[in-house]
Amino acid sequence: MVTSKPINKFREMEKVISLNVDKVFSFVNKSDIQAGAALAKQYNETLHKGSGKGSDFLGWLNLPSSITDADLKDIADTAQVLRSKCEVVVVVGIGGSYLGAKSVIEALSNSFDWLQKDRKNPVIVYAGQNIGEDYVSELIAYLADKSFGIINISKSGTTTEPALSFRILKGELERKVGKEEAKSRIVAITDAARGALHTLARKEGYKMYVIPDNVGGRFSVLTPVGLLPIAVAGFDIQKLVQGAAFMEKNTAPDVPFEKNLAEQYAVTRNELYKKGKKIEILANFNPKLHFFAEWWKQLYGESEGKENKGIFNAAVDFTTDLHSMGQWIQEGERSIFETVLSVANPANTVLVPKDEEDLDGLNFLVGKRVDFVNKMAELGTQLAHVDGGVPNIKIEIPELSEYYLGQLIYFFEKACGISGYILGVNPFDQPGVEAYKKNMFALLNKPGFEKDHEEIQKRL
Ligand SMILES: O=P(O)(O)OC[C@H]1O[C@H](O)[C@H](O)[C@@H](O)[C@@H]1O
Repeated sequence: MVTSKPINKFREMEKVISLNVDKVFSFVNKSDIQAGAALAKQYNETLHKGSGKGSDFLGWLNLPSSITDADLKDIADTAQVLRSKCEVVVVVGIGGSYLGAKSVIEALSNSFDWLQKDRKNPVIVYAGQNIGEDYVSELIAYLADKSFGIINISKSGTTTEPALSFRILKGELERKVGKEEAKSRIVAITDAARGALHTLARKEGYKMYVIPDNVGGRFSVLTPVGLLPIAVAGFDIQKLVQGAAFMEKNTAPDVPFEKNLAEQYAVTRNELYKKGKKIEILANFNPKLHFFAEWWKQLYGESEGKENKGIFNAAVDFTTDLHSMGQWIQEGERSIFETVLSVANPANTVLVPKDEEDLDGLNFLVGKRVDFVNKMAELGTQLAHVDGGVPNIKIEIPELSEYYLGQLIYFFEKACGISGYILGVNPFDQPGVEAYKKNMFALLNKPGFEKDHEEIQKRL
């Protein structure tokens, strides 16, 4: 028999995400991790004192505890305006200006969200995260008979991809509903004082939210950058912030290393890196976490990949990718370690049904939950990969809810700051991403790049 019913809700505030590093000890000495503990503590303190590299970008550290009820209410009110007017809301942004929102929305949404009829919440779609002409053309076609609005997000306000998409979508919206109505369906989230988006939003009179100067894009999910789209999608941003605030408190420097998950994760991955494990693969066994891994990849990749150093961040969806990358992970070059994101309790129950003929041979599972099979796949994979020379870190989330995602977000952010300092880099800048932009502007002959244009032409 197949059933699908919500499981008993436990009192979520009593639970906490967990970290288990037992399966790295055949690859790194416990004593090395213990030795690293003091360093992690020191760098955690450095973060809080603001005495390390990139210290003008530490606004994210106290975001959860400093967001006020009034801030949250203002965001919820704006979300309500968009929810009441729009069947579809387009979130325009790239990198840190869309990944946080998308990661949370995908983790909490029905897997077939966009196919649901009688919707309570607008459909959220994304733009400005690529320059695909077909993508934007097909988006315009999709929006043609929908009432839609736009949240335009750019910290710098000058990023080409979202600016281009916004210009096109703004035109479509104005043509459809008129300039005045369009203004009430567009929200801008950008820098406090600079940037083209700021100027445009002021001139047009869009509702505007400011991304604090001291919060970098990839650390901005707990500002309106993430919170507004998440609220528009119908999720509880107060719980998300509460979860993050819990983790803010529980990863503070005064929390001993033995209980401080951020310090433990930061040390463990750096010890593995020193042992030649140059690639960290974030593996989930729940497809809803695919975009959480995308957010994580930017967080760690942009924070640590510099000065010719840094772990390469990769991600896989299991068991899907066990049937593609599983071979490489099991037997390829031994330069990897795996961090598994495991969800303890799915929201629904489906039991394996009985089949009289049993031609597929699955009757031995009758009455078992599908999640039981998934958990055995997870355990079997963990053991196989450790046997194959892949150290394993496990992070368990009690369930996919706003509260635990809030915990997880802050945990990864805090660990990232500490980890970057252990590695010896400034985790809060991203000088390398300018190189492609400079070439693109030179190739496009953007005003101000005339000389570069001439130079780059010679190389073609
Ligand atoms: O929010 P924006 O200023 O538009 O930036 C969007 C993204 O693009 C930049 O190139 C940076 O590498 C990212 O850190 C940033 O999140």
